[in-house]
Amino acid sequence: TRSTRPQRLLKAVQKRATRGDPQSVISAIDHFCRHSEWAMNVGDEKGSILDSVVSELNPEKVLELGTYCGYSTVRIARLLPPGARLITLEFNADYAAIARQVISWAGLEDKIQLVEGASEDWIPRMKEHFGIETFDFVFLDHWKDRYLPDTKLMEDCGLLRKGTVLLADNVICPGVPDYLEYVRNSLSYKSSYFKSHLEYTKAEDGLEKSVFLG
Ligand SMILES: O=C(NC/C=C/[C@H]1O[C@@H](n2cnc(C(F)(F)F)c2)[C@H](O)[C@@H]1O)c1cc([N+](=O)[O-])cc(O)c1O
Ligand SMILES: [Mg+2]
Repeated sequence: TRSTRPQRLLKAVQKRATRGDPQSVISAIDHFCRHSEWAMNVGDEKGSILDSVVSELNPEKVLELGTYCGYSTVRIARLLPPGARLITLEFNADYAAIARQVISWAGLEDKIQLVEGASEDWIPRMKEHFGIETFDFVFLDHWKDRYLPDTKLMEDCGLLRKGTVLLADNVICPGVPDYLEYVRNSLSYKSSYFKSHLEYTKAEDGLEKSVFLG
């Protein structure tokens, strides 16, 4: 039977990228998505903004919601200091299987823990299951109708501290209006918009950076 797009993306990584070289994995995926098949990775333009936010923050504890093929997982993990940890949640087992191989090809498995399941099941278990007190950085790139409920769930579970940074993808396209309204009007967040473009296209999109004020 016909292969899936994530399978073809992985093949492109294994063909073009060098094992243990995260930058070559990132470049191979961007090349595949520009020249072969579009895929919903954060991409190189928004990815550079993601890089600058992570580099400035130097987070020790990172949560990513929505692994997909592991593109942003690799982007973030390659910048983390030794000893820092990234937990990434993925609901789809097929995507998770591809992401594990992409992460392994980049040689970043020691910094990353990929967890399969639903956010509403795993967010309440972060403390007892992973020994996490609070997260320093959260990247939201999963189902757009889950950004707001999962943010409220992280608040309720005490996983955010004064200064925790939330960075949300796709706040224009496909858009997350309820989430944007919340973080921009809540007294618990200082929010700012980074205008960019939808990955590999000329359409407008952007990232919203929201600092939890406690
Ligand atoms: O729909 C988009 N993204 C949805 C992304 C969804 C991904 O997040 C996973 N997930 C679901 N729940 C969890 C968790 F964490 F809760 F367990 C993880 C899903 O299985 C999927 O791999 C999208 C669409 C466009 N677009 O242009 O249409 C562009 C983009 O950048 C996008 O991110
Ligand atoms: Mg996205």
